[in-house]
Formats: sequence, C-alpha cells, structure tokens
Amino acid sequence: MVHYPGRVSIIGAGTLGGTIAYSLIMEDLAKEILLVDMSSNIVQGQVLDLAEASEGTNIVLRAGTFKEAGQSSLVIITADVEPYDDEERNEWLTRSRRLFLGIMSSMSPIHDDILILVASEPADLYVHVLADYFPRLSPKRVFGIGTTMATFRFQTWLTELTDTNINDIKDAYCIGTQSDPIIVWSCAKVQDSPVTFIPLLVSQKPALDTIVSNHRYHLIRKRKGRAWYGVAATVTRLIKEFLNLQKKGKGRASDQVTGTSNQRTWVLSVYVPHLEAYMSWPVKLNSQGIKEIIHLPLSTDELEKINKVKELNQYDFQTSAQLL
Ligand SMILES: NC(=O)c1ccc[n+]([C@@H]2O[C@H](COP(=O)([O-])OP(=O)(O)OC[C@H]3O[C@@H](n4cnc5c(N)ncnc54)[C@H](O)[C@@H]3O)[C@@H](O)[C@H]2O)c1
Repeated sequence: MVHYPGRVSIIGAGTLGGTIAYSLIMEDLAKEILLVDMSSNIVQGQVLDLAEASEGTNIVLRAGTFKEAGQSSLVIITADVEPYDDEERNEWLTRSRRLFLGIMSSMSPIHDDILILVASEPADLYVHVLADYFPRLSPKRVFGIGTTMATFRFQTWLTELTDTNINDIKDAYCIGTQSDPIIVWSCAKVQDSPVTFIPLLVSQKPALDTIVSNHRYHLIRKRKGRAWYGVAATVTRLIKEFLNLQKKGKGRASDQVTGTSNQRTWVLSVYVPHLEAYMSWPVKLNSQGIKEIIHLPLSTDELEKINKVKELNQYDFQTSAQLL
C-alpha cells in the first residue's frame, strides 16, 4: 500500500463534491484532487469544468478510482442514495448502508494514515459503518461533518441578541444529529455569564429550536432544492485546519500529537467513548484526526435527549443490517 500525502479524494462528484473540489482549488489546499463517482459522465464533466478553475495552480485534478482514493491522505465522501417518496425508513437505511459497503470494499485496502470525512447523510450511520468495516483504522480518523453548522447558528443567535462577538461565546454547542440537533444550553456562556442568567436570552429561547434545527437549510431547499455552500465551506475550513496542524507537526513532534492551544472546537459526528455511541459532539483536532472529545457538564434534560439520540442511532444501525 502506498500513501500519497497531499492527495484528497472526493467520492461522489455531484453538486456538493464539485463545490468542495472548487473550494479546495481556490484555497490551494491539496497537491492532487481525485474525483470518484459511479457515473463516468458526471466525473468527466466535473473534471473538465474544474480543470479551468485550477489553471495557473500546481494542483493536479483528475478522475480517480476507488482504489486510488484508498491511498489518499484524506477521503471526503459525498455519495448518497436519496429516499424514494414512499420508501420505508429502514429500506432507505439499508440501501444507504449497502452503498457504503460497496464504496468501502472498492477502496480496500486503505492505508493506516488515511483520514475519512463523511459529508453525506445519514452521517452517524455512515461513520459507524465505516469504523466497523475498517477495524484496524483508529476511530479518531473517521468522522462526519456533524452539527458544526447548527452550532454556528446557535452561537450567531447569541451574539446577535447580546451584541457581542463570537469570541465572547463559550461552551454553546448543538450536539446529537444533523436532522435533530440538541441545543446545549445549560453550560453556554456569553462573556463568562451563563445564558440561563441572561433574561433576554431566556425569554427568546423558545424560538431557538427552529432557528438551529436546519431551519435555514429547509428555507433554501424550498427555493432551490439542496443547499451545499455552507457545508462545502465547513469541509474546506476543516481541511485547512488539518493541513496547518500537519505542517506544524513536521516542525515539532509534540504538536503533531497534541495539536496547539487556542484551537477551534468542531462539532463532528464521531464515536463518543463515554456514551459508547456515534453522534455529533464537540472535539478538538490534531494532525491524526480527533485529538480530544470535549467534556460537557450537561443537565438531566439534555442527558435524556442524548440517550434518545443514542437509542435512535443504534436502532438505525441495527435495522439497516437486517435487510442486507
Ligand atoms: N451536511 C450537510 O449540511 C449537507 C449539505 C449538502 C449536502 N449534503 C449531503 O451530501 C450528499 C450529496 O449531495 P449532493 O447535492 O452533492 O448530491 P448529488 O446527487 O449532486 O451528488 C451525489 C453524487 O454521488 C454519486 N454516487 C452515488 N452513488 C455512488 C457510489 N456508489 N460511488 C460513487 N459515487 C456515487 C452520484 O453519481 C452523484 O454524482 C447528500 O447526502 C446530501 O444530503 C449534506
């Protein structure tokens, strides 16, 4: 097995995959970008289109195979199967799982230093299936895009109502799942004051669920189908952080393992060891993937919601295997 540092492979070269590739080119974030898709027409069309965007850069952009993707530094998966109109959820989950099993077996063998980022939905199921399929791969190297964007909506709401900026907000996260994020309210702070002590925030809180829980996404969907710029930008920022950490790690061995202080917190779909479950959770990164799962002092009510998400995700994982 050969590892090609600087190679980023995107599996699923549709709208989201193409937008991510475009954004990586504009930010000059890879040596080589491979587009992999089951439709050769889509791949060829995207490669021709994106080649014009990569003119004047040193980035090699081309169609790739699943096997080549398995030898990349980073694989981003955006392939998916959409549910049919009258399809039962367990049938759709089974088709989704089958899709991933096909992708993983085509990619195998993968090298041990690979990072795999899932952007397609349902991310928690996909991350779980991936981790099971590649037991030799550290679970810290497999993660989904998670609820980072919902968290950003929550934090923006706090800054707008309190006339503060994002650096004044601490421990305010949305965790759980993308389709049903849980707002962590009990430990959130604005300028070191708990949000529970700020009357304006408490009185406006009933509106927050709608704002955070994909409301913006549904507004966009209604008007133009799918939304992809926000997630493409999030993926690009995430990759930028990994590259920065890898560069720093080359200079100082300790950084490679521990990352640096003042790092951004991401809310990614990951394996959460103390819950023995997969869901979106705040994490810090290092060059090898997830460095640290952030401890959250949660309220009883929030813990109950988390247990529900855990059960639902486990149920999805089990039912998706039954019809395989
Ligand atoms: N996390 C988010 O906020 C967010 C935002 C936008 C999209 N998404 C998710 O990203 C996924 C893709 O969205 P899109 O708009 O790009 O869809 P799309 O239909 O434009 O692209 C999907 C691509 O995957 C390809 N594909 C399907 N099966 C494949 C396989 N086995 N191997 C390789 N390629 C395969 C298809 O040919 C298609 O080109 C969806 O699951 C969507 O829900 C998530």
